[in-house]
Amino acid sequence: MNTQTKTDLPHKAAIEVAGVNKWYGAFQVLKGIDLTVNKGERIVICGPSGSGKSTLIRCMNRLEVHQEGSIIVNGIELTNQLKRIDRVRSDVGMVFQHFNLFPHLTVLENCTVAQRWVRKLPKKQATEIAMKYLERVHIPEKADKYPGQLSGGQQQRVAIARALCMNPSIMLFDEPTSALDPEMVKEVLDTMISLAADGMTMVCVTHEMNFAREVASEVVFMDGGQIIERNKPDILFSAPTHERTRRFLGKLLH
Ligand SMILES: Nc1ncnc2c1ncn2[C@@H]1O[C@H](COP(=O)(O)OP(=O)(O)OP(=O)(O)O)[C@@H](O)[C@H]1O
Repeated sequence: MNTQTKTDLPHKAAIEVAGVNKWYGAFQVLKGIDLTVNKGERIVICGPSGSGKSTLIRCMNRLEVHQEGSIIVNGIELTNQLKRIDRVRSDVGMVFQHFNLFPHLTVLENCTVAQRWVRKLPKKQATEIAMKYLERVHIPEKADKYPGQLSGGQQQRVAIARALCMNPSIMLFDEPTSALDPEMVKEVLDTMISLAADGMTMVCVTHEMNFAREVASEVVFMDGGQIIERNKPDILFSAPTHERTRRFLGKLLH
């Protein structure tokens, strides 16, 4: 039985979220979310603490499970019946606020472990790919170090390299700079900017509004589990439609 629901049309959309509701117990965290992310788009999600941004992005690779509505990633619907969630996950790289590197593995091993176990690549090939992406994030010389020997910014760049090693077509970023000291934020944002320049489809939860201005094709504002508005950054920042967006951006931009 084919347990993967495919859309009939060739999908221009990388991610299609439609009518998604989610509850934590009695608390409804996502309320009727509709969000389409087309291939090559870079969506920045912003909004107040607790508005459901992380939950939404985590639903996009099924780290969290939605209860109603549908989420389709590259034509595959995320459901309980989906047997090969690892296939979806390897196509959707995720970078977290707190890096989530394996502390007992070297940088190189962090970048090869999933390639070997999920992609089943031989060690030599996995190592070549890992070194290519460590060069891409400008830290090949750290390959034999352990995460604890690196700065926060370097660890986050390893996390990005590790995700890229799986050859994802989509990258999800959940507040990738908010655990970093200010002087390290730029090196991580520069890496993300260079990925965007290469045409990577990206969904980023971040409060870095300069990044949003420079990189986002569209900015989504969430509040109270809902998408309040979505627009191109210059329009959303200069002329938000909703009072709630105005209030939030007013605090953030001034
Ligand atoms: N596992 C969980 N169980 C119960 N409630 C949760 C859980 N995870 C998140 N929540 C609640 O859901 C709401 C939304 O959380 P979420 O982390 O998605 O918000 P956010 O917009 O990303 O916030 P922040 O910017 O502070 O990270 C919050 O009220 C949070 O306390």
